[in-house]
Amino acid sequence: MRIEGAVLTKYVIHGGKPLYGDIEISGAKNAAVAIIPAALLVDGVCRIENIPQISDVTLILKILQELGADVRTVDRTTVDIDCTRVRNARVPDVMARKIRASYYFIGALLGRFGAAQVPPPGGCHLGARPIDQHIKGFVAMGADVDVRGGYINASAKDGRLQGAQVYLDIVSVGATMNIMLAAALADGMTVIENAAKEPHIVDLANFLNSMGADIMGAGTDVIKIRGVERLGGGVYSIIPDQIEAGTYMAAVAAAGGEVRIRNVIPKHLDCITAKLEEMGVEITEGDDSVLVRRDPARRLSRTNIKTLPYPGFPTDMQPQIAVALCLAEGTSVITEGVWDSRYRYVDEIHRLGAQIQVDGKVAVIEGVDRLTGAPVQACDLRAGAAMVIAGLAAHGTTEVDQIQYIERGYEDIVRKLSGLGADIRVVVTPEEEKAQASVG
Ligand SMILES: CC(=O)N[C@H]1[C@@H](OP(=O)(O)OP(=O)(O)OC[C@H]2O[C@@H](n3ccc(=O)[nH]c3=O)[C@H](O)[C@@H]2O)O[C@H](CO)[C@@H](O)[C@@H]1O
Ligand SMILES: C=C(OP(=O)(O)O)C(=O)O
Repeated sequence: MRIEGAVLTKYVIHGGKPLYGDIEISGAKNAAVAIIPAALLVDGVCRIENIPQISDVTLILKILQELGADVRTVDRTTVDIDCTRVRNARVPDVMARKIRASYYFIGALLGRFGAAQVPPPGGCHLGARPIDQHIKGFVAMGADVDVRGGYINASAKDGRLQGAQVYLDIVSVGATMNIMLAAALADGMTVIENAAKEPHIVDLANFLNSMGADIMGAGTDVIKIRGVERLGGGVYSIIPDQIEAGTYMAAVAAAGGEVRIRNVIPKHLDCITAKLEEMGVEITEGDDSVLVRRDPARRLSRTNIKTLPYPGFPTDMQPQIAVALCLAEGTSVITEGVWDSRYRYVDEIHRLGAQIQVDGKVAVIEGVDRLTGAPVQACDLRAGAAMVIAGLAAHGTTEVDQIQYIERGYEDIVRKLSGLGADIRVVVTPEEEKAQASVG
């Protein structure tokens, strides 16, 4: 939502009410932010459907336009992208720094032009976020890569990358997808070993294959990409967002109620479903929906969770499930297996009366009977979603500040939750009021 002459400030939630109804899941953020830059590799028009309306996607589309792409909105969730006339391989600094996924422009531009200049990416602060494995892949394919003047400069020695064998030292989503992008038009076969297997990796491979690429094995830990001479245009629909769906499942677990979550691929949710069932949440799978039930009169059961690469429990669901566990009976232990520092939200959740002790990558949660509303901040995207869930479950009023983080990855979260009977609204502070407050 954008309001002329005003600033979006916070969500105000009057919580403690169970959620009932149906909710529709949008396209996957982490697939969309790779598939949109992948359009650079395509000679012709790509029609991309099921695009989520979130700020990371708006930014990725803006970067593409800055590079010279023709981007036309077909309807709310569909765009036509034509990159045929793009000649520029330098991504603007201020835009790229705001998001993680700007790193996909390195692979896509290298694949298209044999050269790329991209600032180091931004994204959520989760501890160190190096991109050495991406660079290792590009170098194996014959690129020179250096960092000068705040830019990552990459160029293929003879103007075109060569297929190569790349063993990833660590399972990395971004490196797997970036190397796939670089390899789609390379000369010869690239093999990625120890590849990540997330649903968005398969989605990117499916997108590229539907445009004429030759990629096998996506979704396993060995991906083979035989470079082709050209990719042509086509139509592709992005998969539903596994993490958005999981977030609403966790919201029902925490607040109670009965919600049908539509437009999902239930298989992608197995890792989340299994844990919620251990906690006493009832989940019934349909073809493209899940029905989530939690009796508000019964407490959740405790469990232990370790986040891992797919098909393990997703790190991007860790803060949201932690909030549900704050209300479970007994002691739960969470081990963060992907990021060094993904517990920055814990200080905020303490304000609502949660009891969590963090030691390095381990959080020990003593379940409490109830949370009580308080003012909190979203310190990153999923931490922000966790604060919303906490506000829905807590008795009283919770104000969630810094909601721009949440809007990076959740389309219309206020409207979607209101549709389930939640009392949540956006409070807007007009510019004049802000100015007066600061003078006072
Ligand atoms: C835009 C996007 O899709 N973001 C997701 C992506 O981030 P991102 O692609 O940044 O995450 P990675 O899978 O690459 O990172 C996994 C681990 O590998 C390490 N690593 C990664 C790359 C590298 O070159 N060197 C290295 O050491 C990281 O520090 C981290 O500990 O996957 C993460 C793990 O599922 C998710 O939390 C993010 O939501
Ligand atoms: C960490 C996330 O995103 P990003 O990598 O874009 O910061 C996320 O989606 O939870």
